[in-house]
Amino acid sequence: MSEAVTRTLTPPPGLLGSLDPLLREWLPRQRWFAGKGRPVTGFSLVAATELLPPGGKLGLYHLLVRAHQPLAPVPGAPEQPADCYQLLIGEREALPPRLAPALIGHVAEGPLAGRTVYDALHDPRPTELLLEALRTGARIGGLRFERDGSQRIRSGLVPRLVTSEQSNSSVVYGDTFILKLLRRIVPGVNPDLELPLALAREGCERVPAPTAWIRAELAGESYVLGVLQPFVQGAADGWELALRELAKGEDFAAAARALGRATAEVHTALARTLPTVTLGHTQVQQLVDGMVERLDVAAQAVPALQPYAPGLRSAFEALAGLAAEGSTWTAQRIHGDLHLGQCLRSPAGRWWLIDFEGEPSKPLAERRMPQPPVRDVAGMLRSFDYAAHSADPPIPGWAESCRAAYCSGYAQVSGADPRTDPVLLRAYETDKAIYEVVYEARHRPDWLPVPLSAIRRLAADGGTPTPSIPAPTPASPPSPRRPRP
Ligand SMILES: Nc1ncnc2c1ncn2[C@@H]1O[C@H](COP(=O)(O)OP(=O)(O)O)[C@@H](O)[C@H]1O
Ligand SMILES: O=P(O)(O)O[C@H]1O[C@H](CO)[C@@H](O[C@H]2O[C@H](CO)[C@@H](O)[C@H](O)[C@H]2O)[C@H](O)[C@H]1O
Repeated sequence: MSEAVTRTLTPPPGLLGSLDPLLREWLPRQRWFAGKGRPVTGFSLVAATELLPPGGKLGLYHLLVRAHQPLAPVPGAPEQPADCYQLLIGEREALPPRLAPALIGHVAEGPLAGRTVYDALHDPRPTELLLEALRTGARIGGLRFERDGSQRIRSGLVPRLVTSEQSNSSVVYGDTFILKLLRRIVPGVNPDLELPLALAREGCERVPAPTAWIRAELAGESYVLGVLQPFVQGAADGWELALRELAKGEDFAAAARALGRATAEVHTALARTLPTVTLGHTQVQQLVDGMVERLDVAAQAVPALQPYAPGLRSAFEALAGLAAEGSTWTAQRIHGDLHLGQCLRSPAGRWWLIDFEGEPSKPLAERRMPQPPVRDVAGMLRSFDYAAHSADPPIPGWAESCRAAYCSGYAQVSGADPRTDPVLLRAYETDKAIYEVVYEARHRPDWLPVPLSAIRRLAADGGTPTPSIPAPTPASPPSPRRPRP
């Protein structure tokens, strides 16, 4: 183990105070900042570790900080703890031009007065240090770098920061590994590590197997801070591929069918290796209550939803009605935020599923609960619809053919065609479209018409759920009560 990785220092007292005014400006501008729209009024330090990159001249601090953002108090509701973020802060006298995009600011006072601070993930030396720590299984202060001993990590791989829009931040090492550093961190078992590890144990080869990971033990709680996994070289994500085919006027049905098969492989492996439960009337009613509550909150936040609320609610009530009549469903661990951008296709045409974090805005306990696998299917169906809306001119029937192909691919592997349970599918598609309306209103208002057009369809569907997906072929006979995967 190299000395550079094992030596640590206690960060200077007053460090966070000196960074405070700069972080208040910089943090809310980051794509991964979860508290958009509310001012940051201060920070508190959860943990700080000073790291020593080889070569000197560079200060480096690993910080876990809570960003305080006052919420309008809700009578009777528990006070929300402030979000905790992982930051890797570098400090230098001045930044070379190549690091200009990483600038956080110039420190006016305190222990770093006169220094320039920046997001050190843009800088090769700090990120080399992280890989070396993972390779050697280092412990640095409260940081634990752990690895799967069966996978080899070569030293000296050249790092580069992934610059695409992300909920977290990732660094690729020599096109061999990718390290995802989680930005908003929460204590507990993180599904982004838990599920890929479980799938690797099960021999499922649709998900890159975690090679190493970073954890912190703080006040008796464990936090996952990052995961290193093999990099799928030359891959394009499903969203890019779908848009490419649309631009050429090409059909995407064969790819969608293969993606349906890949999804079902992951679901069946998860159902084999992790607990499944049967959802009866009470549990389904709770699910439905959650969906209705999310609709109500969303309609408050985005008034454009309000005219459709009764129709959308009917999708949820139909599901509760089936449960009241005695229908049951199997729930299991699922991906939880599946869409085309979470699927990678290698140049050899193989589909991989990534990013098992679930919907980052939901509490960890909720994200880890077994759920009907149709929830992931509904996420993908929404994604084909999103892609189709990006085509100019639109290609009639493109989304419908992808949606049908995806479901039939899924049925080939799992033995259950999601279309044979239209009430469940419509409820989950509706829930997802409502989530998307809120997401787009908050992050990309120009995109709001995309989920809103699905909202109009889903609200009007009434007794004929998901009419836009052709019925399954006789090869996978409809059987509303057949067991789900
Ligand atoms: N194993 C991998 N191989 C190749 N590229 C990957 C891999 N994992 C992630 N990526 C790339 O990094 C991007 C972000 O990864 P993701 O896990 O979705 O992060 P986030 O949770 O921040 O959205 C993906 O869209 C993909 O382009
Ligand atoms: O950042 P994440 O990948 O965790 O997911 C969030 O951002 C996604 C957009 O980047 C958003 O997905 C929505 O837009 C996609 C097209 O950009 C589309 O394929 C998805 O179907 C649609 O839901 C996702 O909802 C959000 O959680």
